[in-house]
Amino acid sequence: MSAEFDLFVVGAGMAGTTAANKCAAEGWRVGIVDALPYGGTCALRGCDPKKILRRGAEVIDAADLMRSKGISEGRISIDWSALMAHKRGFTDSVPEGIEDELVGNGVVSFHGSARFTGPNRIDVDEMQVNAKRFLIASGARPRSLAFPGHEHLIDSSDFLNLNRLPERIVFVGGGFISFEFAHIAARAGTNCTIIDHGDRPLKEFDPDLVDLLVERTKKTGIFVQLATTIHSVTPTAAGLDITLERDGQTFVIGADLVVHGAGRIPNLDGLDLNAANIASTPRGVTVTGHLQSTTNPAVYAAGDCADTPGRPLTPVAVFEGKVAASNMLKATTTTPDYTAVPTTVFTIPELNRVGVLEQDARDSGADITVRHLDTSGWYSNYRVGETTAATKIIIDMNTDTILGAHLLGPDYSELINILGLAIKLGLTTRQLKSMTATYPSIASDLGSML
Ligand SMILES: Cc1cc2nc3c(=O)[nH]c(=O)nc-3n(C[C@H](O)[C@H](O)[C@H](O)COP(=O)(O)OP(=O)(O)OC[C@H]3O[C@@H](n4cnc5c(N)ncnc54)[C@H](O)[C@@H]3O)c2cc1C
Ligand SMILES: NC(=O)c1ccc[n+]([C@@H]2O[C@H](COP(=O)([O-])OP(=O)(O)OC[C@H]3O[C@@H](n4cnc5c(N)ncnc54)[C@H](O)[C@@H]3O)[C@@H](O)[C@H]2O)c1
Repeated sequence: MSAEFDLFVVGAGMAGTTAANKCAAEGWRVGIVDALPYGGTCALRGCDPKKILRRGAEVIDAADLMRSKGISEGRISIDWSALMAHKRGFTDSVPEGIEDELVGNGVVSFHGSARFTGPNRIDVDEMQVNAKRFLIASGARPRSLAFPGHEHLIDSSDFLNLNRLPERIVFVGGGFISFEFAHIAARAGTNCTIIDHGDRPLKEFDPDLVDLLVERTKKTGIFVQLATTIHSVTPTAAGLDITLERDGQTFVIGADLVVHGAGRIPNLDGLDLNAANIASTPRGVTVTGHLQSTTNPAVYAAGDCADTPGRPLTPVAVFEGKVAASNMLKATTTTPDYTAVPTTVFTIPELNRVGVLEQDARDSGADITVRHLDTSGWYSNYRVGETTAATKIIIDMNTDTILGAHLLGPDYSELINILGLAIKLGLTTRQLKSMTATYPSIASDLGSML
């Protein structure tokens, strides 16, 4: 069997579906394939299910913070299987909804694994597909780990599908996934340990705020072990033994589950890029600024699998998918605008960043002032009983514009979006302070943060 398309998309996640729908709307004959149910990582195995499970943890934490402030001592608890059912109430209908929308827009949908067999040809299992253009939007997968026993680890997708939480979980890696998941599992009563081989966790974030978050994480009952090497994971009668080394000392801790949070890499396995002369590196498909393969002009790439300046985040996958589609449709060479993409670690409280780190601004020689504030005693945090909150905003002294903003506190992920917009539009702090916010709200704190 064979099929012909103007565009064939590999991956029905955020980047792929955005591009497929856009090109189909312009009358192109578009095909799309996914080896897994339609929807991709964000909707099925990432952002969305994660934040539904986090809601349970938020409720527990909110009640804990209000003990002796009007909320009674009796403990409430998470019913994990009911919380999972709440998650599935959202995720179960995603694949059909996404596929129906694509098909409704005229996109031809396929299920199976795609593999290039020539510069303009891809095979989906037994089906041969010829197309004028291809978009690779195949996402990312957990990085392979080398220590003996790594095969006993579960990954983030497995965690988000656990029917029950065990007593003890070890998270390998001190990044987004481990911190977010440990903050959820700890509120559900699990004993959590995060292990990172580096001196610092969450390296992309402001170190002063990360230190505060680590303290808050420990107070929540989560162990954070840094500068610690994992030697092996060994099954035992009681679960798993993790052999660790720190400061030259070897020791063993036990766990019921070990979760991979040690980084993700572009998922290009099995695509046989060589067959289509598509250059790639471990950072992803090698593309020009306008997302076209540097070696095969018929091919574009977007999202987590593409080697671009964008971080592996959902909003980046979406706008890269849009720009790639637009460039293919109009034969233009527009470059995506990566300015001021905000990012949040959904711990409780949450850690946010947009723009530059303080150290990078100092190293660049920019004339800056840094507004670094402990906001834990402010009304909005007092109200909810949160005792860990801080902000750091880096301002260019010459232009009065914001270069970077770093926020740790309840609901500050809403505020980081306003600061991102301010950076993108080049608003001065004076202009930002002129905003009238509803009161009392998190946004009404912004003027004082500046
Ligand atoms: C646990 C977790 C939580 C996250 N939370 C957030 C968050 O809160 N906010 C945020 O911004 N980002 C978050 N992310 C990152 C975000 O999910 C990704 O950046 C985003 O989903 C990438 O979209 P994509 O379209 O590039 O790839 P994906 O959504 O991963 O889609 C790629 C698709 O391609 C398919 N595929 C791959 N190879 C083939 C092949 N050969 N043949 C057929 N199909 C193939 C895959 O099955 C997959 O469905 C999270 C990630 C994880 C893992
Ligand atoms: N809220 C969000 O936006 C969100 C949430 C989850 C994931 N994500 C995306 O997914 C990507 C992957 O997340 P992640 O948490 O897996 O990776 P990460 O890159 O955030 O962190 C990985 C950590 O693991 C450590 N590490 C690597 N190998 C190790 C080893 N052998 N032993 C101990 N520590 C080790 C690294 O030092 C690093 O600190 C992120 O970069 C992010 O883009 C985003």
